[in-house]
Amino acid sequence: MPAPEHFDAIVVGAGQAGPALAARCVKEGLRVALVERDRLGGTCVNTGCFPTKTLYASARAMHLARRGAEFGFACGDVQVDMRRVKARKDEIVDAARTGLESWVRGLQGLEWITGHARFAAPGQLRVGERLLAAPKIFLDVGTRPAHPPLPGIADVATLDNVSALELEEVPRHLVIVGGSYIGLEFAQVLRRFGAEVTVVERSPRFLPREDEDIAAEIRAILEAEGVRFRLGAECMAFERAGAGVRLLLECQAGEPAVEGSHVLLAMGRTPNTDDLGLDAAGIATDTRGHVVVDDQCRASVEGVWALGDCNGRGGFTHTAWNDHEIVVDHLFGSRTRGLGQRIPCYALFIDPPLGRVGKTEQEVRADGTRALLATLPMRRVGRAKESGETQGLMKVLVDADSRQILGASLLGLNGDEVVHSLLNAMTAGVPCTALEKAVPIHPTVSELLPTLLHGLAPLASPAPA
Ligand SMILES: Cc1cc2nc3c(=O)[nH]c(=O)nc-3n(C[C@H](O)[C@H](O)[C@H](O)COP(=O)(O)OP(=O)(O)OC[C@H]3O[C@@H](n4cnc5c(N)ncnc54)[C@H](O)[C@@H]3O)c2cc1C
Ligand SMILES: NC(=O)c1ccc[n+]([C@@H]2O[C@H](COP(=O)([O-])OP(=O)(O)OC[C@H]3O[C@@H](n4cnc5c(N)ncnc54)[C@H](O)[C@@H]3O)[C@@H](O)[C@H]2O)c1
Repeated sequence: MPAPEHFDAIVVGAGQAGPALAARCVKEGLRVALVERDRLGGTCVNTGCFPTKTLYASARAMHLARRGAEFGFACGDVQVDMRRVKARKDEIVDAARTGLESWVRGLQGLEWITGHARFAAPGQLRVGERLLAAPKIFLDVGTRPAHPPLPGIADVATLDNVSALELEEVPRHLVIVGGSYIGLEFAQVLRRFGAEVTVVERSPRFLPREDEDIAAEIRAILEAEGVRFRLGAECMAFERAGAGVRLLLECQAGEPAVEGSHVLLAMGRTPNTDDLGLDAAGIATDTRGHVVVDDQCRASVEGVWALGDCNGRGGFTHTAWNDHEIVVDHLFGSRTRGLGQRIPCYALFIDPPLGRVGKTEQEVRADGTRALLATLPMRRVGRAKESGETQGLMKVLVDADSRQILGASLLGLNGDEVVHSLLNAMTAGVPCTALEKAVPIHPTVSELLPTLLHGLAPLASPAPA
């Protein structure tokens, strides 16, 4: 066993929380080791947000070009060139990672160590031949695509969010297992690139976390583009089928198998905690392998924190970033911030996107809160009509007594941006009546938020069938 090398802090994982936290620690005078086994930037930069949103942009541009006649131009048959799509993606991702690398290299007091870290004992991590020790250890190890051990899975070629980003040809028929964020974002993009796409989802209810009206509209948007769904169909096994793949399904209705040229697994995420040697340090995890943390991201052992996706409290880049802010606040700041203060928000980046904040209608109903509800179809929004993008609806819920905004689902043109007006009002704690006094810019989607709020009416009880 080599002698331990002592640092003031060790950060494991250079995803979304790790580098920023390491940078703050060195700014405060700490000597820090930042250990990353793969590429700086983690999932978001390399295999998540950045690359998928560049593909989204290519797919959206093609989609609009195909609608050229509606906008008054002709550009012939629009065909994807996947190599160029991928090259554009690689250029943007590489630039983001290179920028991060040069920033990290320039941080005085930080040593960037490439390798896999694993606990050897409490307060000590082994990285290759080295043994690192520190009184503060921050875990930002993220998640990876789940590859459940289903029969036949090892005998067929499967894609996941990492390998699908390397495609240089469009699959003839892509079968996607899992109809959640990853599945739906890839489904629309690959469909727009020209693939046949079938999504297999075991839940009989499409997007069960979202309200039924929102989920139904998303399904209609994707089906209108030719994405096919097999709901209530659990993928149980895989077989080779010629050059392609056959999935054997457990389902109440429809064919018990589906075949495609390629299969993409979007069946959830597995925390990267199983190869961290957590037992050697006595660090508790939950049944899914997430590190158990308190409101300040502290793990069950003194001197260890877990941030980002590996603590199971977020699942997004912005929540990982917020975890770092909370930890920084507790180490060097006012010690007033906590996970419990976070207002849930996210976007589902299909086109048009869904911007979500706070509670859904189904959650408000389950709480029994006396609430007001308003909805507005995007076809009544001037800017959406002018843009020829009238799919979707906006929906907001407000507390009937305090008029505080409880939540919103904005599915439609710029819904991922417009939702921030409501997030900001919720964060500031102002009632929705404050927004009604604003004079928004014309013509924008946001200018319809006061109109939406004017339509608030008591939430019908029970929910209409
Ligand atoms: C396809 C896809 C699209 C997404 N799109 C969005 C989006 O649009 N918006 C959004 O908010 N979120 C999105 N996400 C989620 C987002 O990418 C994650 O929430 C975010 O990256 C989490 O950051 P993190 O720091 O927790 O972990 P990660 O970014 O996963 O970083 C963890 C790092 O730890 C390293 N590591 C792991 N174990 C060890 C070890 N033992 N030793 C050394 N290093 C280790 C890994 O190599 C990795 O670099 C997407 C995810 C996917 C998969
Ligand atoms: N827009 C965004 O912010 C964004 C985009 C992509 C990914 N992400 C991140 O990635 C995570 C989502 O990853 P995901 O979509 O892989 O996971 P998920 O857990 O959200 O969904 C997995 C889906 O697969 C289905 N499934 C699982 N096993 C199945 C089987 N055998 N047969 C049929 N269906 C099956 C589940 O019912 C579920 O709907 C999010 O929690 C988020 O952290 C975020």
